[in-house]
Amino acid sequence: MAEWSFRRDAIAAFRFVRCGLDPATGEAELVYAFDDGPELVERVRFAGAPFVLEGAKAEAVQRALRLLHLVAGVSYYKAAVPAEIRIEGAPIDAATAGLLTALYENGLGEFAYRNGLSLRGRIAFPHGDAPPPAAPALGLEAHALTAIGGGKDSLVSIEALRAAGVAQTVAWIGGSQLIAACAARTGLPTLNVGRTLAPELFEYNRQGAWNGHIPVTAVNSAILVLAALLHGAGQVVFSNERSASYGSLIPGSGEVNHQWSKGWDFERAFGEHVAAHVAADLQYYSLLRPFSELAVARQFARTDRYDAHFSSCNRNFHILGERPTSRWCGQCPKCHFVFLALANFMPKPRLVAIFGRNLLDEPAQAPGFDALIEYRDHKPFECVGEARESRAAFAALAASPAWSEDALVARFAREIRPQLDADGLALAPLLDAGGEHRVPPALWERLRAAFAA
Ligand SMILES: CC(=O)N[C@H]1[C@@H](OP(=O)(O)OP(=O)(O)OC[C@H]2O[C@@H](n3ccc(=O)[nH]c3=O)[C@H](O)[C@@H]2O)O[C@H](CO)[C@@H](O)[C@@H]1O[C@H](C)C(=O)N[C@@H](C)C(=O)N[C@@H](CCC(=O)O)C(=O)O
Ligand SMILES: Nc1ncnc2c1ncn2[C@@H]1O[C@H](COP(=O)(O)OP(=O)(O)OP(=O)(O)O)[C@@H](O)[C@H]1O
Repeated sequence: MAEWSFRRDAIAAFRFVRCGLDPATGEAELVYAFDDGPELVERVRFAGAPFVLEGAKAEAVQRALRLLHLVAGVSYYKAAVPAEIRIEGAPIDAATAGLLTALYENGLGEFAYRNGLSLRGRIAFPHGDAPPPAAPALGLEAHALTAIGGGKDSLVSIEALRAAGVAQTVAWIGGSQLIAACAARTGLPTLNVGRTLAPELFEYNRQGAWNGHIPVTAVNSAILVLAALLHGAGQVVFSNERSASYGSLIPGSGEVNHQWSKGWDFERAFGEHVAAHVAADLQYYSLLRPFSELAVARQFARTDRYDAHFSSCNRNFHILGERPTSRWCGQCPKCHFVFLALANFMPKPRLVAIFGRNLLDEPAQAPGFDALIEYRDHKPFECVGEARESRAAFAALAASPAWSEDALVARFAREIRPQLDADGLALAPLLDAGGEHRVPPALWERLRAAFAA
């Protein structure tokens, strides 16, 4: 047989081959392939093995594993985006196929835009006619598995849950030392899940695979749903704020959301699916959904417990390549936005000590901050607040004696503010809680009080 080689445009089908979990070791394997090419095996390692899986719990674990297999396939599917998707083994149902189509189409929105591809209407998950199984309640514990990402958002959630008396374990995926240090700093029980992508993906990338952003929060969510079942925890808590539901407005292309799987549409669809078809008493929600990025920044600033440990700069989280020597690169959109947001709520010396520099007094950084306020550029493809939040943050700093003379704040006041509608620059309304969310009602009341000024 001739040796198979990856030729992106010659590939006809992406195959979901099989998935399995060994309860003795806690290792799951997720297997994919293109056409009759080699198997691509992603491995996810759940600490705490051996797991005793029997009866309804064993069935729920199988359903969660299958969901993870289908969700995590997005990393590999994107390499060739072939016309056909094949699911081997038992067919999936129409509801699951609908969830996956929405995830792949929207979660690969930035990928498609940057590569000049049109994926809408092209992605079809085949499904059978049988209705999806209704999930039973498993008697899971009132215990939260709280995702921790090393940045300010999850630390705000962790402290809010602690204050509300919710028992929790902080959980993260991957080998980041920075996240491990933040997790240790919480003083709470921790759970680290190992994840290794199929090595062939990197080889395919070298051979010209399509590449770009994937909805990684969806993958992390599916992993933690499975982890919660294995450990008997009844809640999986993320820290995706209201602002994550809004994308970048691209002239001619409409809205493209880098963080689609952090948005409300994904949270609602995925959370409802898990409760209906995986385990009826497993709650998946984002604690910060009712809050803006600015409201979260204000809450974060209320404690300095994590100042020497946290970072929101994504350059810390590459799988390949060099790690930065400093926790904050000081040049990327996340560094820009977090500095701008926190400047409104922290004493200046504290913020400058965290970053090691004052980004708002560096004239060369003007284009980066301009993109945040959608001035001469679109909002960056990154996890940053809405442009109106950044504009209001700048306007408030322009009125602050501590910041008003810094180069970029003075430039905003002089050149940009006169072109903006003054009514849209108020900070206070952006700090209000509101909008749809899935936070359990009793917790929501306590949370709203804690976030109030
Ligand atoms: C750390 C980072 O930002 N990575 C993005 C970057 O990837 P890069 O090639 O520079 O390096 P690696 O992260 O090491 O990835 C190597 C290759 O592996 C592919 N890959 C990685 C993880 C995965 O789950 N699946 C994969 O297929 C990746 O495509 C590389 O080829 O640029 C990539 C292309 O734009 C991004 O896809 C990488 O983003 C990671 C998936 C990632 O974990 N990023 C988070 C820090 C992130 O962006 N979080 C979002 C949440 C967005 C969401 O919708 O969930 C956020 O903070 O806004
Ligand atoms: N490696 C990871 N493992 C588990 N969850 C993660 C991981 N990385 C990010 N998350 C979770 O994904 C969500 C979005 O991540 P995001 O980077 O926005 O949050 P963060 O790191 O807490 O804060 P910041 O926005 O300041 O970076 C958060 O709930 C975060 O906990």
